[in-house]
Amino acid sequence: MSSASAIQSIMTRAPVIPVLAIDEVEVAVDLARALVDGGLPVLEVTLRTDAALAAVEAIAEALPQATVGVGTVISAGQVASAQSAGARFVVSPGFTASVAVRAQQLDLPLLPGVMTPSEVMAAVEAGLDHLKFFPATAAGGADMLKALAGPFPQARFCPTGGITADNHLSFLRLANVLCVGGSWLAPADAVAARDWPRIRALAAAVSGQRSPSAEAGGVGDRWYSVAGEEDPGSAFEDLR
Ligand SMILES: O=C(O)C(=O)C[C@H](O)[C@H](O)COP(=O)(O)O
Repeated sequence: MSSASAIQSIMTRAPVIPVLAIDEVEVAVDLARALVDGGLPVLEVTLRTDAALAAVEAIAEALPQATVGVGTVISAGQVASAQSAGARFVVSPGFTASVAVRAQQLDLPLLPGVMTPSEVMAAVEAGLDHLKFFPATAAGGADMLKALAGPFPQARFCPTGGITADNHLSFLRLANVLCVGGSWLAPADAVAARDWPRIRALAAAVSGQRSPSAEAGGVGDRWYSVAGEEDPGSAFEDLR
């Protein structure tokens, strides 16, 4: 599978990618298991902590059903470290050619961050059209994503940064959004208290949803919601 279709598979595996900053490697597997059991098998462990790569190794070994990636990748060297630790993909907050080239050389799927049309152009030039939109709410939110759909109809996004339980549906229903990312699934106090049932419940509350686009491989018009929730199908915003 090419890296391009591999990142699409990852982005369509679950509606939300939890973004994790793991301080203690000892909690990594329990935290990941709570999220996976709650229905969110794609995880991004950020390189914001010293324990990050050891946490990725532990999760990759203990939970083969999870798709664990490394986030906050800002240099080419970190791409190789992430792969050695067992990452199945890498995420960068912005776009640089050097990170893109290294990921391509190592055949490791990359989800690069963009927030402007110029950055989308640079990524598309490098062959990447599945992108993280970061920081999503600060950079214009859903309105910006709708605006980007005009010149970049092929681009698909994972908005991240300021996404919450309250606003994530307004992003997921956009035709150019396949999934969203966010740290709200693993609140620091819940991790500190080892409150895995709470984290599992936070994941379960969102894991039944599907972006209509993700459901149809990028061009869907259907909406799946968790049982009991109002069906927002009519609110699906078709940008084509
Ligand atoms: O560390 C990185 O690589 C990033 O690009 C940033 C994170 O994805 C966001 O900071 C998560 O945002 P929140 O869900 O608002 O906490």
